[in-house]
Amino acid sequence: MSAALQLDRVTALRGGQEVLAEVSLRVAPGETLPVLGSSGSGKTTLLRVVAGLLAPARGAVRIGDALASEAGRLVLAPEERGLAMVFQDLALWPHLTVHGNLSFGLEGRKVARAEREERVAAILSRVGLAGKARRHPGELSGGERQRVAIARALVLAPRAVLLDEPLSNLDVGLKQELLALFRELLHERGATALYVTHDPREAQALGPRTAVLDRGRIVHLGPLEALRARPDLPFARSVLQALGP
Ligand SMILES: Nc1ncnc2c1ncn2[C@@H]1O[C@H](COP(=O)(O)OP(=O)(O)OP(=O)(O)O)[C@@H](O)[C@H]1O
Repeated sequence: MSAALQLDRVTALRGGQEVLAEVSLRVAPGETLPVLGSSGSGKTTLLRVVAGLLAPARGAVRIGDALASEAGRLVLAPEERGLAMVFQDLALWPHLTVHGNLSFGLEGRKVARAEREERVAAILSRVGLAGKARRHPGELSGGERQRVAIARALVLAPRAVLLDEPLSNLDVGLKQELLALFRELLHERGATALYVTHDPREAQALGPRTAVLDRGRIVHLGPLEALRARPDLPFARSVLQALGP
């Protein structure tokens, strides 16, 4: 089966430095692939390359069967990629209601009003916010805003969702609850996702295999548990410590 997202030997530069080096990944349709890495390892850069906000210096990005980026060039502009993003700061539109935040992207895609209303109502009810459609983001709790952010991404039925540490600002209890909700939602909707995190436990909870990024290179692609056999690898120590016995 062809991959939903594919990176072939992608190298990317920031400020003249190589911050992604020869990154190759395939994400299957419906798979959530966690990308784990410490600060500065290149996680956000990887998402920017997939989103089409940055062209790779070398290599290629494919979305489904389409070539999206190649060396030095965006073949598809960001808005032509059919992707949705969830950011750490959520980037909700403060002047729009919850309903407005969700329907805005559907209007842009010329989805008819009746279908728009149906899709927005269905996902709001699924994330437990049916009663809060007329509120503005400033009138919601942090956890409710997170729910709006994932709902806004998924209501578009995107080709893939790119999530950039969406839960890193939350306390532990809320993080667990929302992580379970995100995982279920992505699964139910058959969404393909790249999920960036610096938390090994979060990565482990999201999918059976994780891509570990270290100084711009993929140094492991598989279950994190497999690292128990390689405690000698420098990056493995901190991962194993976080996972516990
Ligand atoms: N606009 C920029 N100009 C110059 N260097 C940059 C720029 N953006 C990122 N970098 C550098 O590229 C490297 C990778 O950054 P990136 O944001 O992808 O890392 P990250 O893994 O997402 O980190 P964090 O977890 O801290 O967000 C870092 O060394 C960073 O300093």
